[in-house]
Amino acid sequence: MNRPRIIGLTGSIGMGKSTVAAMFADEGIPVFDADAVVHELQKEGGALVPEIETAFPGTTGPHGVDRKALGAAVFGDRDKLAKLESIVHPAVAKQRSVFLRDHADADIVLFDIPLLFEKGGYRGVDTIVVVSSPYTVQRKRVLARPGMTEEKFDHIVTLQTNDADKRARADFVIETGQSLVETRLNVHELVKKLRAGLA
Ligand SMILES: CC(C)(COP(=O)(O)OP(=O)(O)OC[C@H]1O[C@@H](n2cnc3c(N)ncnc32)[C@H](O)[C@@H]1O)[C@@H](O)C(=O)NCCC(=O)NCCS
Ligand SMILES: Nc1ncnc2c1ncn2[C@@H]1O[C@H](COP(=O)(O)OP(=O)(O)OP(=O)(O)O)[C@@H](O)[C@H]1O
Repeated sequence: MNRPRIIGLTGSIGMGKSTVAAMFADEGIPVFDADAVVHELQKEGGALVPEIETAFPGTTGPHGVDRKALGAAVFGDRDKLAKLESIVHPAVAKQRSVFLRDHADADIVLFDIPLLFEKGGYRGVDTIVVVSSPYTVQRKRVLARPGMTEEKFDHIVTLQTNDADKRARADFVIETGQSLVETRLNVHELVKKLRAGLA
């Protein structure tokens, strides 16, 4: 049975995954956004809220998971982070299967997976695209986010496969240290190649 070619999109914190995934969507490619699914599962009434409250008491409330509180509980404690991942990742995998079934007729689909290398998701995709910018650009972008600190940024970087490894393992690298216009053009060219079977 034919199935879509699966592109796995990844990149380290703040490298521009969400931005570039939206560019692929603009090219007409269905996008599975792992992060958005996590948000959905954690929001008010979300399927994982009770289990997260049991594992991390006090981190949920009337509006679902308080991500700031949960982040403070797990970033910095590898066991707790692993516990949270064991709750969240199987639920995300289930949603990914549903997405694939719903888009069985597409020629290409894209999975936006922040932890593609770290959690083995690369094995389930056909082509790997990594978004990457110089470290100084990445750091500046992330530190501009509300609530982000140098300490938190440095810690999250240590939890993730480093950028050089990601680039080395990529089939294609989309540079995001340049202007959004240039990046969009590069995405357009890549999609053209993929659709023509040239890549
Ligand atoms: C701990 C949570 C609530 C914090 O949420 P918050 O909105 O404050 O931060 P955000 O999700 O934007 O993450 C900040 C950065 O940390 C990275 N990050 C998140 N979870 C992890 C993880 N398990 N391992 C490494 N990096 C991670 C993100 O990719 C991002 O670059 C949230 O990150 C979460 O539920 N994480 C566990 C699920 C997960 O692994 N998500 C990422 C892949 S789907
Ligand atoms: N050429 C570019 N390509 C991508 N993003 C860019 C570019 N230039 C500037 N940016 C900005 O950089 C930021 C990248 O954030 P984005 O949320 O896309 O990253 P992310 O990799 O999904 O982050 P996280 O891992 O933390 O979820 C956005 O604010 C985006 O507008």
